[in-house]
Amino acid sequence: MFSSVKQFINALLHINFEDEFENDLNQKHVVNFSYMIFCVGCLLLIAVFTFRQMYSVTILSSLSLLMALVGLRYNLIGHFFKAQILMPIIKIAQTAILSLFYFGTASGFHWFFISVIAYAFVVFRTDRQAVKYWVVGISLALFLVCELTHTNGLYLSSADQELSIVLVFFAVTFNFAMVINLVISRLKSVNHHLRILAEKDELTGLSNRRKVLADAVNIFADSVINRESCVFCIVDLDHFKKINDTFGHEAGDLVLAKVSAMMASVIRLQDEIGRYGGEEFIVIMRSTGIKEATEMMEHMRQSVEDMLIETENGIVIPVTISIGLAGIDPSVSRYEEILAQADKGLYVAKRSGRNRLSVQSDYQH
Ligand SMILES: Nc1nc2c(ncn2[C@@H]2O[C@H](COP(=O)(O)OP(=O)(O)OP(=O)(O)O)[C@@H](O)[C@H]2O)c(=O)[nH]1
Repeated sequence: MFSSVKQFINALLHINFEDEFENDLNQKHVVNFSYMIFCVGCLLLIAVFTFRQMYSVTILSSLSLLMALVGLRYNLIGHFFKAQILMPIIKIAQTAILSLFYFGTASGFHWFFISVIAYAFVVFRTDRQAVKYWVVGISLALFLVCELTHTNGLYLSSADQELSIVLVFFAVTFNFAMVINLVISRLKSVNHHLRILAEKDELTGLSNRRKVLADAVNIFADSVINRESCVFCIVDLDHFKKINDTFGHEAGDLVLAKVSAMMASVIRLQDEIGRYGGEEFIVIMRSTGIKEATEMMEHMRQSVEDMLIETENGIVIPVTISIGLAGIDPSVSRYEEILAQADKGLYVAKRSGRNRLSVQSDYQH
């Protein structure tokens, strides 16, 4: 129940925001949220004061609601600055009129000026400093006026004013909690996105060197601790320089992307693959013996050999790979030693004519 409400609110906050990682999305969400919460507040005021037959509050709240809907629409259609600036204008006007004339300063309603100040600090960043200080200055001045003067409201008795203080306290606290929650959850998603970017190779979409080597350290450590077998492979495209020289660098990139996609599609979920450098890749197979790994890598080699990679001009580029494999050994204490063995295997595979596999286990005991 709670999660579906959260999902609904999230969907509302994200309306029309397609680029998840735009710089100023945080502000747009806060603006969207502020309008929505403001509309709910206006609807409550309209309901309560219509019921109490205090129609001037109803009219004021209806006008505020109407303007808030205009602001919300500005935010949705991309007129962000208009949307940003309209919000504090409506809220300052409404809070001032309600506090000073209708509810009385003892109602505590003027504490909503503090949420306007918080809004200004979140929404107006460095490029809108002047607007920010105007909004903060006016809100602060009006807040102080309300704090220092004692006007009796037209509509609220002192009992009503006491109730109003409690309601305003909860509303302002809720406002702050939601905005903080909103900003934190967005920071989390941006962090996650940045981490993925930092670990991904742009051309092939595979893990980059840093990520695959970090995986190598972890998988090696897990395998040693759990006394499980594990195989490291280095894969290298054959005569790739010739492909570049013959078909052009762009065609070379296409081959790298296509071969990477093929290799990623033939490994299992538990395996890791990443681009080690230029046309070299690492495959790490946890909980796998050398026999099973050899069969899988032979399948990968065959799949790449069978590929039909066609350039824009319809020319088919033949491509093959050579693979060096090495399994974990009880005498090995560092993953680099297994990688060095796999590299040795690759060298042997290349020297023996390419488009083949070579297993190495020549560890120094
Ligand atoms: N198109 C393209 N080429 C790249 C990229 N990274 C490295 N290369 C090229 O890959 C080629 C690698 O050539 P070599 O190391 O001589 O290896 P090879 O031609 O594959 O020969 P063998 O490995 O011995 O079969 C170089 O010409 C690099 O310029 C890339 O991202 N895109």
